[in-house]
Amino acid sequence: MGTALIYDEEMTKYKLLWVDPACKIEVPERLSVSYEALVRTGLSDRCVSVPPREASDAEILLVHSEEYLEGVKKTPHMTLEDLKEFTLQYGDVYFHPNIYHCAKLAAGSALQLVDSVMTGKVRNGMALVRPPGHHSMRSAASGFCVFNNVAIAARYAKQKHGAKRVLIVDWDIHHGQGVQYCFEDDPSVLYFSWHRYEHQEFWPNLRESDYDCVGKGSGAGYNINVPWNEVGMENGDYLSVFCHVLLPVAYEFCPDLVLVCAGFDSAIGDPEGEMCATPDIFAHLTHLLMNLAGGKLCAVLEGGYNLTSLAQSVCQTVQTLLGDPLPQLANVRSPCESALESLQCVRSVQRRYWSILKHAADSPTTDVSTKRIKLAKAEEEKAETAEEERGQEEKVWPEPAERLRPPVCSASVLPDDAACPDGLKRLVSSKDPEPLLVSRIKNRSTEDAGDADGVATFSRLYTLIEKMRTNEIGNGVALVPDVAAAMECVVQDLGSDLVSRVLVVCVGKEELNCATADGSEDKQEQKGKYYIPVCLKKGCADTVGFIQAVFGLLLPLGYEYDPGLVLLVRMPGSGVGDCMWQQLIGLLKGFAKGHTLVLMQTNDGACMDPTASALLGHPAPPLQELLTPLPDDGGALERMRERLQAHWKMLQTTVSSGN
Ligand SMILES: NCCCNCCCCCC(=O)CS
Ligand SMILES: [Zn+2]
Repeated sequence: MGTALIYDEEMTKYKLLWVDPACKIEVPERLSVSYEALVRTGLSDRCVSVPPREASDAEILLVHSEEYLEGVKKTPHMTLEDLKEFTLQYGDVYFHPNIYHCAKLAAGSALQLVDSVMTGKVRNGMALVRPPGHHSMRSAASGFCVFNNVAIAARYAKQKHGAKRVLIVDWDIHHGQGVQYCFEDDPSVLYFSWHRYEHQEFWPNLRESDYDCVGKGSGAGYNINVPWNEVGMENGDYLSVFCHVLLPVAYEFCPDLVLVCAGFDSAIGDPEGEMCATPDIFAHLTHLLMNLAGGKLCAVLEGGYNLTSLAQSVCQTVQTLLGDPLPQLANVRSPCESALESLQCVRSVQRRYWSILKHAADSPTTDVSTKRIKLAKAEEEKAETAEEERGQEEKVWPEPAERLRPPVCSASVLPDDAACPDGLKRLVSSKDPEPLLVSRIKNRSTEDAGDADGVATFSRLYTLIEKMRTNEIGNGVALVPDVAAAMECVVQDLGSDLVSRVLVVCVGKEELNCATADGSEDKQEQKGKYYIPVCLKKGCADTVGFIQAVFGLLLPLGYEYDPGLVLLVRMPGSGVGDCMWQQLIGLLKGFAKGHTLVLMQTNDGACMDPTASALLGHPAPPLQELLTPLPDDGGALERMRERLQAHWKMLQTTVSSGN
């Protein structure tokens, strides 16, 4: 299934008609440069073009009041003076004779997107719209927003398509207070937002944007605010919050639909956000949400005011929705102290609502005085930067790297009598393997692998890894007689001279000796750093433990390790279900530009089809809803994370005890 793209140049046909410094950044070019970038890169041609439509009164009234709608309806016929007058009743927003028309198209675009995804016409999609929506409230426009596009879409998805649980992820740099107010007492809509906050010093300066506002009544726990109390947040900060807060909760929530308030003022270069995350981060944020809700994801444009980073970020998002390989995120740095403080605060207040977080630490003891010192320091720094501001040079960042689809998406190495799943390209030994390789395989592996077809299998494995390195092949699966032997061979002979770092994910019970590439037994602490045995209660059927292990350990660590190849090994008798297995393959695509090699035992061929489906990029089926929190031993995982965070900074979820 494809990716929908909704855009109409009509939504560029309104602009600010008077002087207002707060609003001058919201220009029509935001939309046109984004769409033109999608055209220039050929991405728009690969999407299913879906036309926008005007939202009806009834649809707008799902969120807004009649008196508000009646007021906005009058704006097309207003004089300039009346428009100014009408605007004065709201904050940081402007009206124009054509903005009502565009606001109906913006909301209608979000609804078209929901229809396309919920009816299965497409898998996912993006709507390029203006005016944005997430600040507008029941009876008020705000922050360039007139109708709350995404809030209307969430209500619509429930009413028209029977969605029971809708997740809204708001990665715009502003707090979508309009969305929060709309759903704060509604447990069927989980709203997650991070936002520049600076201890309430940043717009919209609301007390209720802080981390302790978790929703009300039956909605308690279904509102998650992550305040950024400093500017300059980077990729590592964003990924930490996704891995340690949003994703575990999202998987526990198990939504039927994911809506994204896709604002890109959280990208580097944006005058509003003043953050430092690069446009390619949105490729990963999108990817990390794509295995929820069976892949049903609707991204709706909100903010984004640096025309360069906006266009790049839009392209990164759409390219991921299309299923292209993820870009390598080089040198992901550990989260900064301020981000860790926010992370710890959010996890500590949310833990009482989400069993996945129940082992989270208490809030940090930054007493008020510390915060006051911090604010005082921030004030004087701000004064300093004020004068240097005039000389403030433009932010620069590298153009995102090309993300080339390999000629072959998925390949297989199989015994001659095994059937090759649809869509996979079977690798056969083209020529005799190099004698050097044969000798290494012979003296390395067990006797059965040393015989003729063992050598053939290993030489095909070598070919497969070689073709992944050159990006001729994206990923692959091999059925081998002995996975343990094959794993050692790949890591020590094949992997090492083809890629510099191999992330080995071994699923199923097995005590592995973690000899390094050079064959030497690791020293004890090195072993501790690079060998992370995670034991799940009830084996691999333990969904809570699986989610905690994947999001609390594997993903953060993988982003920090930045491997050139991922080796996913399914030990015989692992007992891991197809669902989890497909989720794992889907999530691991985020590393090594999607170069994943799956090793399975020949007699484990039953799960070849789910494996092939995940390797080909089909969305993984949702994990079953976590109804009864299992007596999971999350404590063990938390203790392991605490031990490992000394080596792996991305595992941190609390401020360093030192400060
Ligand atoms: N009143 C002091 C000026 C502060 N600037 C306000 C700008 C609103 C931004 C809204 C936005 O970006 C939507 S995503
Ligand atoms: Zn914004």
